[in-house]
Amino acid sequence: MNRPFFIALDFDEHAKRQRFLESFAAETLDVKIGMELFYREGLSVVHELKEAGYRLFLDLKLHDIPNTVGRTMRALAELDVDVVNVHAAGGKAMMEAALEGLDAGTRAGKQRPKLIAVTQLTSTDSRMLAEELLIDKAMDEVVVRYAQLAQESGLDGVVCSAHEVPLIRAACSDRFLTVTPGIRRQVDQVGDQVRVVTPGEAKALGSWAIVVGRSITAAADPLAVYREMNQDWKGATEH
Ligand SMILES: O=C(O)c1cc(=O)[nH]c(=O)n1[C@@H]1O[C@H](COP(=O)(O)O)[C@@H](O)[C@H]1O
Repeated sequence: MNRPFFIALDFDEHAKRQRFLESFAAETLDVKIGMELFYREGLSVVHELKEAGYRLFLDLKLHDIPNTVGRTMRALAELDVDVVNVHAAGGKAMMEAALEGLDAGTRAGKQRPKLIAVTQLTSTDSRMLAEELLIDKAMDEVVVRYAQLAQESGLDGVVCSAHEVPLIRAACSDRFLTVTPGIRRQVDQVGDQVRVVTPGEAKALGSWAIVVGRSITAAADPLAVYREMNQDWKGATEH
């Protein structure tokens, strides 16, 4: 799977989501089904988008006791999506259980979905880390430690900000994947995101994949913005 550009399909209405995808009929898309879409449309949206041939990231960010996460991953494996995720904060035993569940649920002849762990959300800043979560280490240090823990647990990669990708690449194996949301063009509103970069910056920093939502989904001309951002992503030089 090379260098996905996942569009986050965070829509509050089935019709809006359908109209949006219809306007992209000429493009081969990678899409992300997040909590909003999944809790609204359920498994039917996964089946529909899978049958339509999209590369799928099912972003449900599991975070629970190891037994529950393992059994849930076993169920999710049957959906045959490309990427699923957990929160690294659930710890090593939980991540190992997630991987075991995913392995056990993957049907013969199918490829196991890639399993990645959210390190620190891209909406989290240093103040929140220290004052709300009571983590007294620097953001970079926390993210790299969580990435190492994910790697030790056998996971394929992490979700992080592109800012942290060079440090993760130095600390983890070459094959370890970095999926980076918090992507904006210079002209876009940042909104609730904190650790933000452009697609070109993400590529230059070494991100394996980017995740883009509102810059495209809330744009007046989503297709034009997608093409502009994809050009920036594909065209940038990796350092
Ligand atoms: O796991 C994710 O996809 C994720 C992790 C993270 O740290 N930050 C983050 O923004 N995301 C998701 O990426 C998408 C970003 O959307 P926009 O901020 O609209 O581009 C949303 O669907 C988030 O749920």
